[in-house]
Amino acid sequence: MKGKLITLEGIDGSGKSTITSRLGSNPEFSEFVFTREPTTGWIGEAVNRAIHSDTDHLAELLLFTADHAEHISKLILPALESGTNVISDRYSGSRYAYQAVTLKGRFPDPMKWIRGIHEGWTVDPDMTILFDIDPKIAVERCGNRGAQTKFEKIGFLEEVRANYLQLAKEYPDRFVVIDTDRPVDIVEKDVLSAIFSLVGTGRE
Ligand SMILES: Nc1ncnc2c1ncn2[C@@H]1O[C@H](COP(=O)(O)OP(=O)(O)OP(=O)(O)O)[C@@H](O)[C@H]1O
Ligand SMILES: Cc1cn([C@H]2C[C@H](O)[C@@H](COP(=O)(O)O)O2)c(=O)[nH]c1=O
Repeated sequence: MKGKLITLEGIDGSGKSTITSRLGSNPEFSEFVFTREPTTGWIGEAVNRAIHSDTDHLAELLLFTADHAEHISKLILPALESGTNVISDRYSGSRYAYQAVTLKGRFPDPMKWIRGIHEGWTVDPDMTILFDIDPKIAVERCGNRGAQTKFEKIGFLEEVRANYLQLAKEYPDRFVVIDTDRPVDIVEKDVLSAIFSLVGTGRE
């Protein structure tokens, strides 16, 4: 039986890493593979150089997409085919939401164009958990933590959030939208119940 692919998406500071780290130390998830995009491989390192510089936005998208291709062939597909469930902190949804903003004006419909270059080879998630929050609160949280990328600006993240919500509307069967402007324990409870609704629990 194939494993399930669960992706965590949301704007910077929406709380994905906090919840991923809680899931990672939960024994119910000991058999899961945890991963992320950008990856920690050499293409992921190149992506990190791009997002910390004024790299051309199309070049940046193509780097992110190359990282995704490597991620799929080396980790995602082998894990799913061996029956292992995978949780990825960011995945293709990040490109559809973020680069559709950075590439505005470069293509008539940037999100459509970006989705087009993924067609035929990407693996769509079985479930995407969207960490939804007002960018003002997220940026304030990032401020406490220290801004990590050039994307952590309220106006930009408002557009990214709108793109995510558009995707969630388009794929209601796959997206679970969780309000993360609530205490971490409550957010975690909702995330666990979404994941268990897809994969069941080890206790059944
Ligand atoms: N529910 C919450 N309530 C209050 N603070 C939170 C909550 N969740 C996370 N935080 C804090 O907000 C900051 C950003 O959280 P986190 O790093 O988990 O976000 P993220 O979505 O992984 O961000 P990025 O995508 O930029 O890596 C951290 O300082 C974290 O401790
Ligand atoms: C995968 C991916 C990521 N991004 C952006 C989103 C964040 O600002 C950074 C990634 O760093 P983080 O540690 O997850 O905060 O890059 C993007 O614009 N497009 C993508 O495909």
